[in-house]
Amino acid sequence: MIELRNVSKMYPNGTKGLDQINLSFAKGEFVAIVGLSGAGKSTLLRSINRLHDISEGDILIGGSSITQAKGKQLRMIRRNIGMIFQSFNLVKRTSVLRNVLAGRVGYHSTLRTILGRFPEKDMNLAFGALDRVNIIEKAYSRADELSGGQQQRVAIARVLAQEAKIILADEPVASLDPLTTKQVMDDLKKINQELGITTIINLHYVDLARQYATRIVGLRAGRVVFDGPVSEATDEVFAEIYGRPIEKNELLGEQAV
Ligand SMILES: Nc1ncnc2c1ncn2[C@@H]1O[C@H](COP(=O)(O)OP(=O)(O)OP(=O)(O)O)[C@@H](O)[C@H]1O
Repeated sequence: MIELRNVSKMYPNGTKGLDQINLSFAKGEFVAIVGLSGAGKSTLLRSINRLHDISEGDILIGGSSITQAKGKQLRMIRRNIGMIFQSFNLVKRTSVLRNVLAGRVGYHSTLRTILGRFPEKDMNLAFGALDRVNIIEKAYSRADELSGGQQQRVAIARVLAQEAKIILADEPVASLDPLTTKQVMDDLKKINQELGITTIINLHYVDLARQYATRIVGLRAGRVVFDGPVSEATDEVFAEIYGRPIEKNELLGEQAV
């Protein structure tokens, strides 16, 4: 469903973010991308939905090239891809419900969105999404009144309301404490299993990657240096990906609760 063919990304200052990446992700997979800071994890995720343009190669989503797509076709492809960020990216001063409804904007004219008129179907989707992540009672709270974990659940609900087929999550738990981290990861896993949403997630913690993902892709200096099932991602493999043994701060289990 997602295919990267010989993808390279050179930043304008000459830094190579990605170097000849070939990867494919099947529908319903839950894949963790791991690697040192600067290895290219964010660049990879942002290239998949074309927040970054790539310099070489092609990226296909459901058989259509997002690299070549323009205008309406690009919007149609992007509609299927939900993004989750470390910093939640909510509109803080507005309600949780409005934030979730923002997931529907790709389906409507700009005017309708500005006027804030959403059809009943959208309202149902938004409430259904909030229910699925267990924060329906917060629908009318202001987004910035919620805890970090709750805000990340709003971001997940927004992706659900969007009816995304793919979730790209860039360090989604990096700002959260260990307990909340587990709750958010459980939500992502549940959605993946119940709805079959293909999930690709950048993770700092090695033990989380092992616990939640079914497949691990290791990046180093913009290249894929490991791609395999979790069962093969041993400590030795991680040491190879990182170029050194795993450190305590890379294990969530080692962090004080
Ligand atoms: N806008 C940019 N301009 C120039 N170089 C960049 C830019 N963004 C990223 N890079 C460089 O590209 C490489 C890959 O960065 P990227 O952010 O994708 O890594 P990462 O694995 O996500 O790291 P982190 O975990 O720190 O976010 C790094 O060398 C980084 O310095």
